[in-house]
Amino acid sequence: MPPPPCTTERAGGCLIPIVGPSGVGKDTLIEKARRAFGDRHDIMFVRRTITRPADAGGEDHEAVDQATFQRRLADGAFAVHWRAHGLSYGIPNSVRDHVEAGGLAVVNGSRHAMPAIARAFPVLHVVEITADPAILARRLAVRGRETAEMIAARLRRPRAGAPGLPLPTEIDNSGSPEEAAARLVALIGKLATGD
Ligand SMILES: Nc1ncnc2c1ncn2[C@@H]1O[C@H](COP(=O)(O)OP(=O)(O)O)[C@@H](O)[C@H]1O
Ligand SMILES: O=P(O)(O)OC[C@H]1O[C@H](OP(=O)(O)OP(=O)(O)O)[C@H](O)[C@@H]1O
Repeated sequence: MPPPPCTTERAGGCLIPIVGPSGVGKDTLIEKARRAFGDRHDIMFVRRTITRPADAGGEDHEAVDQATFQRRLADGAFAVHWRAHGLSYGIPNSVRDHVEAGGLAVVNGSRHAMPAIARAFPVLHVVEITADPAILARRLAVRGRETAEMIAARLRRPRAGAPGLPLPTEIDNSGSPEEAAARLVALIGKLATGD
C-alpha cells in the first residue's frame, strides 16, 4: 500500500523530500525556502548527517567519519539512512519526532532511497526538481565540490522510479532559482496551513 499523501487539504505532520538529479538545484532551493520561512518552529529544514567533510561546500550538514556513522547507526540514531556516491547519509530521529508531533520537515532526499524514506515517514509530499539535462554538467562544474570524474559518475546515475509512492509535485529549475524557489515556498506554505 502506498503511504497516504500529505495533501494541501489539511495541515499536519509530513516529510517533504526534495529529490532530483545531482546539480538540479535541490540545495539551492531548499536554502532559499529556509530563509523565506525564517525561524518558524513548525517547519524544520533538516540538517543531514553525511560522511562528507564539513568544508566540502554545498549544504550545511553534520560531517562525520564512517566509523562514527556506523556507531550512530548501530545506536539507532537515524530514522532512515542510505548510501550513494560512496557516502553515507542519515536523517536523525529528531526529524521523525518533529513530524510525529505535527510539524513539517523539508529534506534533501534520494530518489533511490524513497522506498526506505516512505517506510520511515508514512506521510509524505515528494517534490521533484527538474532541469534541462544539458545544463546539469555545467552547474556541477561551477559548484566545484566534486572532481570531473565524480561529476561524470553523478550524471550517469539513473533516474529511479518509485512504484507505489504518491506522485511528486514537479518544480522546474531550468530558469532562475528565484522563480523555482517561489514555487517551492508557495507549496510548503500551503502544506503548512492546509489552505
Ligand atoms: N536555477 C539555477 N540557475 C543557475 N544555476 C543554478 C540554479 N540552481 C542552482 N544553480 C547552481 O547549480 C549548482 C548545483 O546546485 P545545487 O543546489 O548544489 O544542486 P543539487 O543540490 O541538486 O545537486 C550550484 O552551483 C548552484 O548555485
Ligand atoms: O538517489 P539519488 O536521487 O540519485 O540521490 C542520491 C544522493 O545524491 C544527493 O546527495 P548529494 O547532496 O550528496 O548530491 P547532490 O547535491 O549533487 O545531488 C541526494 O541528496 C542523495 O543523498
